[in-house]
Amino acid sequence: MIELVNVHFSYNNREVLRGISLKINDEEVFGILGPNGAGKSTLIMHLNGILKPKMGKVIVNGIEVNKNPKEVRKIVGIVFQDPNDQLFSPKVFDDVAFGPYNLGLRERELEERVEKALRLVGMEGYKNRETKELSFGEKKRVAIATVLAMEPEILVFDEPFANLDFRGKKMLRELIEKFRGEKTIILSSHEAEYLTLCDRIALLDGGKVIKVGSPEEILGNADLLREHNLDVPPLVDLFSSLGLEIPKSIEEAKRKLKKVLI
Ligand SMILES: Nc1ncnc2c1ncn2[C@@H]1O[C@H](COP(=O)(O)OP(=O)(O)OP(=O)(O)O)[C@@H](O)[C@H]1O
Repeated sequence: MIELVNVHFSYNNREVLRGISLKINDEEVFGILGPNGAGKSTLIMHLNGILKPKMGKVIVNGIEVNKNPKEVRKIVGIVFQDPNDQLFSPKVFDDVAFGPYNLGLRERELEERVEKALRLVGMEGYKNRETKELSFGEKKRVAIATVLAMEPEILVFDEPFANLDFRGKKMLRELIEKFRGEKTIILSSHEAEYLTLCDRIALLDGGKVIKVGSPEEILGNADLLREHNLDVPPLVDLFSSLGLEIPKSIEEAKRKLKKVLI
């Protein structure tokens, strides 16, 4: 379980997290929704100690992050918004192998771990490619693989759908479904439509948690979203105006609509 207790954080004396308290349960798919500048990335960087709260604390599986960031980094894997912040080796293989190598894996075991992670993001066959030659979307997939290769219990994705094409978005949705019920998954986005697959969502704005609730309670509240400069996804708008539960995917939406229409 992740617990944030009254977390405050400032950059150069400008407070951007203003008393965040949140509990994220084990195996939950949890969304952090907020407009640009709300503090999503700043909050995420507190989950494994990259940033330290100026006040308050973050606790992961009972460990206070500040007191043992090394241990927490084995539990929490973060995929950054910009893959260029995550990739630093000349070859794809070395980037993906970096984490598991540091965990002590060698030779065949290490190779298998890298191959498995690349397969999960549909990048098998890229292991000998030069990282700098990849497209942005390809880099994003490799960045996801670098984190998957460490097999963390908690997966955190900062704006994961941005800059991915249809195939990339599909891969990511499938990945989330694969790990649903097995790992805790945290997704941040300023686009509500990507968070329909969450169990619960926290709406963040101005460095504060405005509301935590189900997709129906957060995404289905068009006035709340507009008030915080967020788009109301047309599908969500349609389903909530019909009083129906918000579908987690287009496929689910089609099945539900067929039932209503027949
Ligand atoms: N390194 C930094 N130095 C100073 N200010 C920063 C820094 N990083 C972020 N900020 C400021 O902190 C606030 C929160 O930024 P953050 O990146 O956490 O928001 P976000 O919700 O992730 O936004 P976005 O949707 O645009 O990615 C913003 O006002 C931003 O300008």
